[in-house]
Amino acid sequence: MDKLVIEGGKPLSGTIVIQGAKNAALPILAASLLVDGKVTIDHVPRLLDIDVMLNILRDLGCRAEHTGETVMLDTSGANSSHVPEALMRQMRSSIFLMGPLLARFGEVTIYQPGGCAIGERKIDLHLQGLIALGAQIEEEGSRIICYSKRLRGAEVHLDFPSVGATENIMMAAVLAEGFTTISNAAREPEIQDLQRFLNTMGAKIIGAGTDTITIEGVERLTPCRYQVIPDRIVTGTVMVAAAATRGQVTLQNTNPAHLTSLIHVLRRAGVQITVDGDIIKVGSAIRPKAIDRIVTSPYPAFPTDLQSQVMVLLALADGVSIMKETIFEGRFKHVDELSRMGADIRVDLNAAIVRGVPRLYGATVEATDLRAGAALVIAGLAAHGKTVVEQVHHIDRGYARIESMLGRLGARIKRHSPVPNDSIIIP
Ligand SMILES: CC(=O)N[C@H]1[C@@H](OP(=O)(O)OP(=O)(O)OC[C@H]2O[C@@H](n3ccc(=O)[nH]c3=O)[C@H](O)[C@@H]2O)O[C@H](CO)[C@@H](O)[C@@H]1O
Ligand SMILES: C=C(OP(=O)(O)O)C(=O)O
Repeated sequence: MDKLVIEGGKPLSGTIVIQGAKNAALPILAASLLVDGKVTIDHVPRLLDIDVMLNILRDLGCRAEHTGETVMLDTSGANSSHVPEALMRQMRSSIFLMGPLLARFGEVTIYQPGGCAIGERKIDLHLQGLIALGAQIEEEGSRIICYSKRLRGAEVHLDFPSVGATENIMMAAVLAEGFTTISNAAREPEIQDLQRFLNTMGAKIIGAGTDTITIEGVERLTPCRYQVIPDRIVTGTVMVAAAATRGQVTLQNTNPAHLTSLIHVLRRAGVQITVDGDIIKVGSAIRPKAIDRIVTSPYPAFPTDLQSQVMVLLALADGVSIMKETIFEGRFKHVDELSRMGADIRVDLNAAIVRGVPRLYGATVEATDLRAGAALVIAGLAAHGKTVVEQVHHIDRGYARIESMLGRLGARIKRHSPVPNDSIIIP
């Protein structure tokens, strides 16, 4: 397993270009199955989760090439509606195949998806939405078989604005007969990106970005070329890293409008932020101020995917902060690891009480999930001494070579890969 070795204490400085959004690219790649033909998607980041999605599409009979940051997909050979369990278990986003495969083939067999252990992560809202569109569902252990000759538009109300359920239902409804309305829909920017992509192919969807999405079913879609939005969570991660190391960083290819809640939080902590078009500049020379209360909630509120990274800044702040996590019940696993680095954090149910300390110290820590891993990297950059972050594969799910990205900003960070057995020479 790869490790990251970080020599901390150096302020980040310089300019970087932000990668395309994982959470937009994954449903868009799955949605490509709704069209028969060649689709080109630009600005697709080179990540483990993207590799898994492309492998699933190949397994279903598609041709897929990822060159630079462009994916060329030919879905005309798709001949299977069965996603093997081993592939389903490699990531949560394998669930995005359910809606498009059902719409294309009238049936789909999938298994409970895998992914980071950050909570229970049921799929009941996805299934309820598809049932409302007329699908029948049989569950046997972890296997789920879903079928319907022709889906019909319906009114779908989500008990919670689930991002994935909103996207799966949108994708299933695009080729359904008649109108579908999703109320209490999630409003994340990645849902707007999915709407733009599907509409570019001829779908008729309005409302993404609000809590009511309406889809008028169409007979067929036509292939297109499309560019994915910038990754707001990677942008936020680098912004927090710049602030935690008291550096000066310019981020290009961002969408500041997607980061309003983070910008507000960082400014309250005393971080200087300027925004100019798609450029964000972050600078900080002083110790951050504590923030009495941050609560993670669905967009446009503060994102759960930035909770662990911001906690590192609060761990170094002057005063006591409270971070409340309302989306995932298991998303405080970084706390134990940060404590090993000298942080003073107490968890009480879904709230973390963070007493800022003047400095963190390097230690060997373990990335337990994607964003927890990113937080530990930020802590390592800000800490005194050497930090080793283990289980880097979690971080590789969402950051394209994080050590290269941060290295361009002057970070002293190196990846250590285990020596393959056959290259060890025994004297
Ligand atoms: C690929 C992608 O876009 N991933 C994002 C997506 O995940 P994901 O789409 O999985 O997140 P959801 O919005 O669905 O989940 C939010 C909450 O709803 C619960 N839930 C969800 C579905 C369901 O059928 N039943 C149910 O109970 C989940 O357990 C969780 O507690 O949104 C999350 C919340 O912003 C982000 O952290 C993830 O980075
Ligand atoms: C939780 C995340 O992703 P996923 O839903 O793919 O597990 C994330 O991106 O932080």
